[in-house]
Parts: sequence; structure tokens; C-alpha cells
Amino acid sequence: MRLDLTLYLVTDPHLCAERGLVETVVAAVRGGVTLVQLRDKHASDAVLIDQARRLKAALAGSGVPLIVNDRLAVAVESGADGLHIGQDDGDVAEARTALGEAAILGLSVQNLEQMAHIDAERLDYLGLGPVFATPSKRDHAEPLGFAGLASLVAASPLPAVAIGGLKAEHATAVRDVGAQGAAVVSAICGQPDPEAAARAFFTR
Ligand SMILES: Cc1ncc(COP(=O)(O)OP(=O)(O)O)c(N)n1
Ligand SMILES: Cc1nc(C(=O)O)sc1CCOP(=O)(O)O
Ligand SMILES: [Mg+2]
Repeated sequence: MRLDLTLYLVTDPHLCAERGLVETVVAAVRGGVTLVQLRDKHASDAVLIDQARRLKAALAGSGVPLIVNDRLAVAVESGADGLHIGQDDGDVAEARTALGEAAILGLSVQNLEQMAHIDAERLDYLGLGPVFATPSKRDHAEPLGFAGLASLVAASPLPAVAIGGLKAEHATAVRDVGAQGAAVVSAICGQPDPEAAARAFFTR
């Protein structure tokens, strides 16, 4: 499936709870979200597989791929379109072998040292962050700011998406430093109108 990093929704189980995971995602896709990541740090594999299957069904025909955060087994078992892993989430080569060549595989990069060691041939994109401090990820690295983001983008051999504290008002600045787009949790999840919240990234 085609990879478009323009507006990447990363779900949060608590922020999506009131409206519901599937309904939140479907509304956000109506608003222009181009990629969706199922992220829940505490759910069991069985629960995540069920959620991923329901999201895949809801996204059918939209052209928007579904990525699973962290769990290779869940991505494979659920038939998701890809996997996003961090620096400590497992081996890129192992993930690529298990997922197959057609799957989308993303990796988090927080600094230039990590960038120097990426396995670019087996990856499709990088997630660069956090740009700003954010309560959505308690254990995040030192914020990059836009200057730090620009340095990482310049060093990246792969398409890159910025993440961490990003709101609609940052969409232009993210693209100005050369990133393909913004990945967001709270700017869409938990907003009273996720469709309008997503659309705002295209109108500012
Ligand atoms: C698009 C995107 N970029 C970065 C991350 C963070 O991944 P990671 O560092 O593995 O942290 P967790 O999300 O697993 O807490 C991401 N999920 N998505
Ligand atoms: C999942 C995640 N990863 C980050 C990183 O820096 O790698 S920051 C983050 C959470 C982003 O949430 P919000 O859009 O609400 O700030
Ligand atoms: Mg991770």
C-alpha cells in the first residue's frame, strides 16, 4: 500500500476511549489523515490483534495503511500493513523478514548517532522526535526543537515524519524543514471533532 506521511495519526487508548477507537480513526481519515498507527503500550497481543483487524476493516477502500506500534507478532497476525519500532523494540532485519518486502516498516530516530546506524535498505521511513516535550509519551527523549529536527531530516536517507507536541499550527514548519509530514496523538485523539482537527493541518 502507498506510503504517505503527510498526516500520521498515532492512536492512544485513553484519548480515543470516549468516542471509540474505530470511530475516532474513521473520522480522522475523513479529515485527511494519510496513515494510522495502532499504539497501546499495555494491551495484550490478543486485544491488539482484534483492534487491528477491526481498524483494517474500517480502513478498507480508503487507501490509508494501518501500522502497528512495537509488536511484530501483532502486525503479522492481524494482517496490518506495517510496523513501527523504536531503538529498543527489536531488530529491523528480523522485522523485515517476518513482515515481507511489501510491508511498511518505520523506525524511531532521536539523534544523529542513531541516524548513523540505521538499516536504511530494510526501512521505509523514520519517525523523528520529539520535536517538543509531550505528555503523550512519558519516556520521551530530549526535545529537538525545529533546529534539531532540521539536522536530523538533513541527515536522513529516508522519508521522515516529525513527532512530539505537534499541532496544526506546526504543519507548515514541519514541511519547511524537509519532513514529509507530522505524526500526532493528542492533536486529533480526544479532540471533540477529530475530523475537523485533522482537516486543520491542511488549512493553516
Ligand atoms: C511515527 C512514530 N515515530 C516515533 C514513535 C516512537 O516510537 P518509540 O520510540 O518506539 O516509542 P513508543 O511509541 O513505542 O512508546 C512512534 N510510535 N511513531
Ligand atoms: C508516540 C510518540 N513518540 C514520540 C517520539 O518522540 O518518539 S513523541 C510521541 C507522542 C506524541 O504525542 P502528541 O502528538 O500528543 O504530542
Ligand atoms: Mg516503540
